[in-house]
Amino acid sequence: MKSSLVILYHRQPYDEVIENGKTFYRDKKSPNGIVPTLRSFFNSVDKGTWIAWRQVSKKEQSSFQERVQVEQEGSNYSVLRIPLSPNQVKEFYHITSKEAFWPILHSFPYHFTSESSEWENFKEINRLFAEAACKEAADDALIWVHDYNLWLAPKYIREMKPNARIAFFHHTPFPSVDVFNILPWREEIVSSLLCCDVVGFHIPRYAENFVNVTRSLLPVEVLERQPVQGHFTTSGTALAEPEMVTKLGYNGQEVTIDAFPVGTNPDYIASVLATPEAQKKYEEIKEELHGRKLIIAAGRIDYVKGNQEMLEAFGRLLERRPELHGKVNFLVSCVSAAAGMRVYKTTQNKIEQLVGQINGKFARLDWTPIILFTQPIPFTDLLAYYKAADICWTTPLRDGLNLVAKEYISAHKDESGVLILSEFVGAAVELPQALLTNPYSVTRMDTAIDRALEMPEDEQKERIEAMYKTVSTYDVKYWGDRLLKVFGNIPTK
Ligand SMILES: Nc1ncnc2c1ncn2[C@@H]1O[C@H](COP(=O)(O)OP(=O)(O)O)[C@@H](O)[C@H]1O
Ligand SMILES: O=P(O)(O)OC[C@@H](CO)O[C@H]1O[C@H](CO)[C@@H](O)[C@H](O)[C@H]1O
Repeated sequence: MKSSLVILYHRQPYDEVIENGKTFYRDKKSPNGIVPTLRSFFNSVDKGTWIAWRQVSKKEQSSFQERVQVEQEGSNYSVLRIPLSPNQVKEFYHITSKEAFWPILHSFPYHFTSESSEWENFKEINRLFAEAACKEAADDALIWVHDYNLWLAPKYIREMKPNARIAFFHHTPFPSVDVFNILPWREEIVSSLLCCDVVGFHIPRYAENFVNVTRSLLPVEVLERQPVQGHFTTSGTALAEPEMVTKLGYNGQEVTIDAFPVGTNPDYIASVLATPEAQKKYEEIKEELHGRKLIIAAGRIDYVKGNQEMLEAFGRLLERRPELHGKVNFLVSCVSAAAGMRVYKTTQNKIEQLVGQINGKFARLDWTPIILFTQPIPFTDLLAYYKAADICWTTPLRDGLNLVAKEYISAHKDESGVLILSEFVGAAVELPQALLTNPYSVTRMDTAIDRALEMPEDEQKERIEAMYKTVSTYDVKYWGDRLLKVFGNIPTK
C-alpha cells in the first residue's frame, strides 16, 4: 500500500541487536537529536514510511529483510532499508558527510577536506533514496527529506515524480555564504534544495544564509521577505536576525523558506522522571554527591561541541577558586556517535587528556572533580542526571539547535537550575533567559560559570519558568504540525 507520508533520514530509528540468531530492534543508544524527534513525529501520523540505509555485507545479502514494521509508543510505520556495502557507508557518511560537509556546515573551513570525498558515491546513494521514496509514496503524499546527508534527494525526486510534494528540513547550521561556497559541489546542492516546495531550518539566521548562497550562485527571485515572527530574539545576540526571506522563485518552482526549530517532548520527559526507576536513579545520584554541586555537560564527541573549551574553563575555575575544591563535581558525558569516525579521534584524545590533567592536579582521595562518561547513558538515567544537576553547561562552538538544552529545562520544570548556553547554537535565539556566553572567549566563559554558581535561587526559578514556557509551547508536536499544516491532508491520529 502506498504511503501518505514518506520520511527520508539516513539513520534507522532503532539499533538492530542480534541475540541467539534473532534480530531485535532496540531504542537507539548513541546520542542523536533527529531520531527521537522523528520517532515522536511518527506518533502523531497514521501510517507512514521511514527510508534509511542499512549496512549489508556480502554474506548478509541473501537474508537481508528490506522492510521492518515498527509498532511502538503508539506509532505504526514501516522502515524501508536501502542496503549499502561497508565501503559505500564509509564513503557516504564517515568521509564525505563528516570530513567534507560537516566542517563547512559548522564553519570550520580548516577542518574541510574534499580530496577523500566520493561525490559520485554520494550522488548514487541519494538517487537510491529518491527512487525508494517515489516507489513508496502515494501521488498526494508528503515526501519529507532530512538533513545534509540527503541534499540531492529532492532533485532526483522532482525528476522522477514532477508533481510530488517535497519538503526538506536542515538539522545542522547553514553557514554564511563565503563559507558554504567553499564546497566544490555548491551549485548542485542548492539547485537540488530549490526543487522543494518547502525548505525548513531551525532559525531565521540559517534560512537567510541559505538564501544568500542561492542568490550568490543562481538567478533566484526573492518573492517575499518578512520581519521575523514568533519567539525568536531578533537582535543583540550572535545568531539573531530581524527579518527573513520566506519565498523564492527559481526555475518555475516557488520555494517556501521557513524557520521552525526542532522541539523536545516535555510531557514525555516529565512522565519518565515520574517513574520509580528515574526517581531511584535520582536519589542515588543525590546520595553519591554528598551535598556537592553538580554541573552536567552531555553530548557527542565532536570538535563542534566545544568540550575542550569547557574543560579548560573548568580547570581555570578550580585554579581561581580553591574554595570550590571538594564542593563541586563536573559530569561530562561525551559519547562517540558512531564507530568509524576518524575525524573525532583527535577530539576524544584531547578530552581524555584534559580530564586526566585536571583531575590529576586537583583530585583528593575523597573528591574527583570531573567524572567522564564515554558510554551512552540510558535516557531515563540521563534525565535523572539532568534533574540532579544544578547547572547544565552547553557551550558548543556551533550546533544546529541543541536538544540537550531543551531537555534540561524540561527536567527542571518548577525547580531551580541554571543553563549556560553558547550563543552559537540555534536554541540561543529561543532562550534569552539562559546564561548566554561566547565559547570562543576565555573571559566570557569564566564569567558565565562564576555567575551560574552564584545565581540566587529565585532568579534561577524565574529563568527556568520562562524557558519552560518556550520549550513546552514550541515542542516537537508544534514542530511537526508546522509542516503538516502547510501540506494539509496528511492523515494524523
Ligand atoms: N551521553 C549521552 N548518552 C545518550 N544520549 C545522549 C547523551 N548525551 C546526549 N544524548 C542525547 O542525544 C541527543 C543530542 O541531541 P542534540 O543536543 O540536538 O545534539 P546532536 O543532535 O548534534 O547530537 C539528545 O536527545 C540527548 O538526549
Ligand atoms: O548523523 P549525524 O551525527 O550527522 O547527525 C547530527 C544531527 C543528529 O544528531 O544533529 C543535528 O540535529 C539535531 C536535531 O535537529 C540538532 O539539535 C543538532 O544541533 C544537529 O547537530
